[in-house]
Amino acid sequence: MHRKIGVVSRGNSGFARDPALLAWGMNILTIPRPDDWHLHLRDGAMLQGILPESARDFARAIIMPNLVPPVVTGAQAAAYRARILAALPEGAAFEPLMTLYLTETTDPEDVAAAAASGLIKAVKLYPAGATTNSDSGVRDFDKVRPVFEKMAEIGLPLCTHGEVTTPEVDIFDREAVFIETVLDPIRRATPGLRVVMEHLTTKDGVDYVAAQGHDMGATITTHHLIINRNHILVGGIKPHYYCLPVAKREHHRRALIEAATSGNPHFFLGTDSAPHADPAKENACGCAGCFTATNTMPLLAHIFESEGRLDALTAFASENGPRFYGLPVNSTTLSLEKHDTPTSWPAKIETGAGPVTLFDPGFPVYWQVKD
Ligand SMILES: NC(=O)N[C@@H](CC(=O)O)C(=O)O
Ligand SMILES: [Zn+2]
Ligand SMILES: [Zn+2]
Repeated sequence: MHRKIGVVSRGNSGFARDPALLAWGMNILTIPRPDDWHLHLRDGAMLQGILPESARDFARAIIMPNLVPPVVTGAQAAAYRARILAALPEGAAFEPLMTLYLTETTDPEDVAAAAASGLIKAVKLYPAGATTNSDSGVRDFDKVRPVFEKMAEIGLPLCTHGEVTTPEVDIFDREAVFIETVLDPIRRATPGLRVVMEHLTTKDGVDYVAAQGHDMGATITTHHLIINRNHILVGGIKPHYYCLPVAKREHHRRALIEAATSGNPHFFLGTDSAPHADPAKENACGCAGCFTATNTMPLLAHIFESEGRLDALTAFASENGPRFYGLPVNSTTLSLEKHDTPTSWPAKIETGAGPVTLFDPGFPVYWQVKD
């Protein structure tokens, strides 16, 4: 029997700070419906297969533009948005927030027009070669300066895949080096540019972002709160734990946990749920990306509860993101219920583009999204 004891209503995330309620065995948590501020939906049969996994729990998501070919122009973003809406399950209320993929030939006026019409909510910077489908990304940052200046003028956020691609830089150092040699110089050269450091993986990143003003934010993924680099490499290589930026040492994971559960408005949820069909991951040259759309909310409830910070889940998953993007917090809610037995999910989501293995946290999770 599950007793319904505590319900958080919109704008009130404080109830669980009362330790008495947790001690009582509170097992239902209701939060404003969360949003995903970094999501890969792909296209075609993959889109069709995985979109319901995000639309089930999330109200909105920032949609990554790294398709093949990438979503570069406003017209392409409008067409992609229409394909997403057409693939939504009947009755689903899910709003894709579109982005443009920044190239060295991006036209600042096209960006401004797409933003003014409300079509796009951000521009995405991929350093060329940094990650999946980033070949059309930026090599020479001076070439995109006019776009950055236009974005600063109109208040349009820049989302960054924050890793340098310099071959000499160790893959575990690429985020920290990006902050020092790319991100900070861009921000200094373009006052007022709003920037989101996507999928933070290091304490260096957490410390940098926390020290900035409100023109700087950062997303943190579900999987980076759970795995460190040992999970990928110890006891056999685990391709489904391989993503970029690659998970780092345990003390970096701890810094991410502290940031996510702090309530600090700089930090918000971006799952970076990035499906690849299994043959592309279980491969001698496997793709980067973890697929977490299906089980993110129960996993987060588990982590926040383990930290004694269930109360901070609202800020992280439902409030800080909209605040950064200047959007309202969702008026609908999502309830999570803690059960006595572990929740089970399918090991794989079957799609027309092949099976996609769901992220396995490696421990039992008792939280479940209530229908
Ligand atoms: N995160 C990943 O490992 N992969 C993402 C790209 C990205 O977000 O860098 C993907 O598109 O597969
Ligand atoms: Zn990325
Ligand atoms: Zn991503």
